[in-house]
Amino acid sequence: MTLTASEQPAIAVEGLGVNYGDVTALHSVSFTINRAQICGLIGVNGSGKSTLFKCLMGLVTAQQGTLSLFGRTSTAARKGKLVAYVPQAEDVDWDFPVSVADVVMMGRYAHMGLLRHPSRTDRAAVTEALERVGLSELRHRQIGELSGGQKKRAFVARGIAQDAQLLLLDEPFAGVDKGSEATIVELLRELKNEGRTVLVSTHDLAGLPRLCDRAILLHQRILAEGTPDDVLTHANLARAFGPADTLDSAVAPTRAGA
Ligand SMILES: Nc1ncnc2c1ncn2[C@@H]1O[C@H](COP(=O)(O)OP(=O)(O)OP(=O)(O)O)[C@@H](O)[C@H]1O
Repeated sequence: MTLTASEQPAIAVEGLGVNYGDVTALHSVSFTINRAQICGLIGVNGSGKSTLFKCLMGLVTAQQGTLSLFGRTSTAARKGKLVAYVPQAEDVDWDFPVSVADVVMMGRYAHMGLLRHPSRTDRAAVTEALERVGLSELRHRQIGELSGGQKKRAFVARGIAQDAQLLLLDEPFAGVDKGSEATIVELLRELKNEGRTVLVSTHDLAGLPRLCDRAILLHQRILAEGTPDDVLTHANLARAFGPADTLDSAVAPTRAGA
């Protein structure tokens, strides 16, 4: 059966394999994420989460397998403004001399002509996105002068301004205080309710059921996927993270039954 464009899943990955020289980062990874879902991506450091995001963005080329975003290649999805990426903080040059509003305006570039002259619509989209993440008052600050949580919110605002249908967020809660975390969680829920799809990597296992409809547990290959309750079992987490007694502080007991 052939799916129409509007029926295509937000993400479809089949048999994805990535090696960096001798290091296998991803092996035979297959999954599908339907539209209007929030999916959490979890795994130990080095399990391949960032590599997966970079593949989805077309920044790293997989040696094996296929992927599509809304039935298109990642390049076509990027050109079509369908996908926005919030990278890990370490992957950003915070000394770059741009203001918070400039960073958010970058989300509008794909909507502009060659000269990149912002229209009234572009400026309105930036103002609205800054309001939604609570950064209106800091719009003229140099991006590097924001706190960790504020920087994350600025990048989420860039994705909102872009009007992307799919947001890929690599550890948006790392180094973020509870207030900023709550703001981001609330925002992601709103985006989902608008029909957008979110793939978010996180080390906050206890917060996963509150945030996500689905979860994927990665360790080069997929160890488990399903609802957060299906995935966050002691047996699965022990396979991914180590012995069960190291997990009790990370996962609420009610979530770690099996
Ligand atoms: N550019 C690179 N060159 C060589 N090896 C790399 C490169 N990028 C990542 N790796 C290796 O690939 C594996 C997966 O790394 P990746 O950054 O995707 O993991 P991760 O799950 O995002 O980790 P973290 O939770 O620490 O961010 C690791 O073994 C890492 O050392």
